[in-house]
Amino acid sequence: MTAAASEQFTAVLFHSFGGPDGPEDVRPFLENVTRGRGVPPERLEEVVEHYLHFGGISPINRLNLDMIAALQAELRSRGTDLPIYFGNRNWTPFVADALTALRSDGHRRVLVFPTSAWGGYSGCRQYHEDLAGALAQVDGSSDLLVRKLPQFWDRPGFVAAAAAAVRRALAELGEGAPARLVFTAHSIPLGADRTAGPPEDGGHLYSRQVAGAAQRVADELGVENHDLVWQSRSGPPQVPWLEPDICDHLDALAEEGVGRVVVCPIGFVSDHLEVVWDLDTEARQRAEELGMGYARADTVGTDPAFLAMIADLIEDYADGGGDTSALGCGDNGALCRPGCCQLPPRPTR
Ligand SMILES: CC1=C(CCC(=O)O)c2cc3nc(cc4[nH]c(cc5[nH]c(cc1n2)c(C)c5CCC(=O)O)c(CCC(=O)O)c4C)C(CCC(=O)O)=C3C
Ligand SMILES: [Fe+2]
Repeated sequence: MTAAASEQFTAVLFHSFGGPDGPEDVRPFLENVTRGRGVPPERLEEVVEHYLHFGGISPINRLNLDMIAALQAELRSRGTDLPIYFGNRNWTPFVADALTALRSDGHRRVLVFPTSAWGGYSGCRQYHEDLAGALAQVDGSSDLLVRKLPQFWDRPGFVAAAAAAVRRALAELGEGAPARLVFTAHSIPLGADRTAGPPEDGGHLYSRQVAGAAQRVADELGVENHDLVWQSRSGPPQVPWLEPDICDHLDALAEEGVGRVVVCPIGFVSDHLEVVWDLDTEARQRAEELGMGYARADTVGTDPAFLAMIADLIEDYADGGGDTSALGCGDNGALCRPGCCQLPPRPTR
């Protein structure tokens, strides 16, 4: 084996959030997500109801499997035929099981594609922590090199796929008054946004990246004005989170006389539960009550431009090259930078 060949990564781990596959999974899944996170029981009960509304099945697992199949085909067509394994943070298949499987298949160097484009504790560091925790559970894992790929919020393929989705949503609204373009992403506590990113960069990495991605999509579309709002707020009521919320924002737009909106969930890569509940159910209903035209842009999902972006990223790092100092990149769960994306202290009541 040449030195170069020994540097090759031979497998990909598709690393996602996870979601329940049936009603009996809902509570244990939510316990995994919220363990130690101080989410009040009232909020959890609401979220249980959202899942049960869809039979206890989140679309996220099926959508991830669709993305994996399409990505595998894209890699194969390029002759970069790394097998893709699937592992989640909060539900089966778990990362530890994926690592066990790929190791027993003979892989020792693995590239990790996270389904989060962002920095911050929830969007980045928790994925690193999950990899570290999973490695600790896998027998013989000391011979594994598990390299997480960087945050991809600013990659042209991601931006192009989101822009194409907004174009389709505008077409769906049809002729008429101009529509306001509204981007949404998962809200996080203000404290977590303040500590997002390397400490020396002054924090707020998450909200800065989301704003940057929204700006890039709007620029690509030639749209002069757009709004950025937040969704799916959790946590205790006395803790401040990023605002405004999408539904409050629709109220404010109606006051302004805006008659039509296109909502682009730039914060998520697939139409999972927080998209189909918070946007397609709650926000859509609010828009209807306000007499407002409403179209929700697709998430990037299996858009060919997005899949090509993922494949490019994998090819950039597959031979051991690629920028390993890029934010989000780290080996075996190591943080991008010392003190990066620190978990802010939990509020005391
Ligand atoms: C930044 C961010 C992303 C984007 C980056 C990424 O994609 O990773 C994201 C994605 C997702 N969030 C998801 C689901 C949930 N998030 C929750 C709770 C929380 N999310 C947070 C942040 C984020 N979340 C935070 C700060 C909390 C509070 C608790 C804590 O501090 O950790 C809860 C608990 C109940 C609740 O309180 O809502 C659930 C069920 C699903 C899967 C949905 C499905 O099943 O289809 C996905 C993709
Ligand atoms: Fe980070």
